[in-house]
Amino acid sequence: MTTLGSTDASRWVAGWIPLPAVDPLAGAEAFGEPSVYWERPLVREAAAGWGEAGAREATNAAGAQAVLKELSAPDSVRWLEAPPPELPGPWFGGMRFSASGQDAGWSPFGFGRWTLPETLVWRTEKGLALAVFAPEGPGAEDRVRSRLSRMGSVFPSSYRHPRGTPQTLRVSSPRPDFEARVERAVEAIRAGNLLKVVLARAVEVEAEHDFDRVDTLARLREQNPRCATFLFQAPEGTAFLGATPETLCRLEGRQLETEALAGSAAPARSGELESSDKDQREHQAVVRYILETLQPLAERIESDREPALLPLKNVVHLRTGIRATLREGVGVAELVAALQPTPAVGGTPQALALEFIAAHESLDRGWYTGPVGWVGPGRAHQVVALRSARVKARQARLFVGAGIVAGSRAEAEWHETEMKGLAMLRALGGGHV
Ligand SMILES: C=C(O[C@@H]1C=C(C(=O)O)C=C[C@H]1O)C(=O)O
Repeated sequence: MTTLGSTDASRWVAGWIPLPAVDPLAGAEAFGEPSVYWERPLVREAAAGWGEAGAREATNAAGAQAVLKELSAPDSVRWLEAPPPELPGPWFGGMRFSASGQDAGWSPFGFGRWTLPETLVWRTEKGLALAVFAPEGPGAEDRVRSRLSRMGSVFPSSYRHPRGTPQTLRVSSPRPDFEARVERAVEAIRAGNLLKVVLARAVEVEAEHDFDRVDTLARLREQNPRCATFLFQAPEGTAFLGATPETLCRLEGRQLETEALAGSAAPARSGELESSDKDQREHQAVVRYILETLQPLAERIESDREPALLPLKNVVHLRTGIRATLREGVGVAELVAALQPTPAVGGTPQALALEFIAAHESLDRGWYTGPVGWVGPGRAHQVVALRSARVKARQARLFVGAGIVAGSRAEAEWHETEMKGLAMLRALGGGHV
């Protein structure tokens, strides 16, 4: 059910049925770990996919743009009956933060990779729905019909609660290295034209037993209702998963929703966030960047007057909501190419910040801080992959970062990144963190 083979089909047959069930994740009981998962509990959006009826891979940014363009165009799927309304996806995937990296653990993910699941289950206003996709060809319609009734009849009607017992995790991430890099960044900001740079670090985690990634998803969505919980399997038994608070773009036709998310504090100190000069500067750099970037792409742009607090379990952020009506012909491919990486994960000025990251971060970010999510004809939701980990067997590599501006202190940035890592560590089953 979860084998991932590259299929290079370009047209698919699909059918769907309503499903008398409540939780797409519960399908894991019958079909095993999903190949893709997406959930935003606060808005009751959830989708789980199994298997792979189609795959698209990109080896660089231009290739990724071409894939996103293809996947957002109409007509690649022929529905046996009327297409379902409000279908998320049906393509799910993501791409790297930057072109190159040294970490072989990221190779199965490629630069960019998107999956069309064989089976997709998602929440609708009325309950769940199940769709089946098969490459166009002789017998495809029959295969779709028989799989629909077979999968529909065995789909569990229960809700998948977290249930694994906590296990001891060995966690390591050298603090002096990170703090030295923060100090180097503060020095570069003082000395030159760099205004802000986001520095990330990896946290190596080793468990006693293989991680139960379905259980991790169950915990992530429960503990982070305001975030988008996601999972993408890649070949060779590896997966990238997390729960991120940051939307890069949500598109319905020409209507775009995006946001600036930058500036962070511990929940107990959230009162200071709105008056903190450092956090406001960090935040406004992102707002300005998004507004300027959207200018040539949009007919109308509107943003919140001032940032509001976005309270998460272990950390509070400043958030400014931004909405726009896009010009004709601008879609998810153009938006991702233009917006990514925002200064919320790169810095300002962009070129200097990316240069600093490449020279000093000593980290292959892979898909962390890249855009991940779903895409389909005229609709898409791409989030920025924060608070996430690459997981294989009993090894996990977690990623956390923080924006460095003039006045940043290494010790405080260390603690900020520790807070940001807590949600993922707990979800991996670390009972003691
Ligand atoms: C880089 C991360 O987060 C980003 C940095 C933030 C900050 O520095 O205040 C806040 C939200 C994100 O844009 C991360 O979580 O790893």
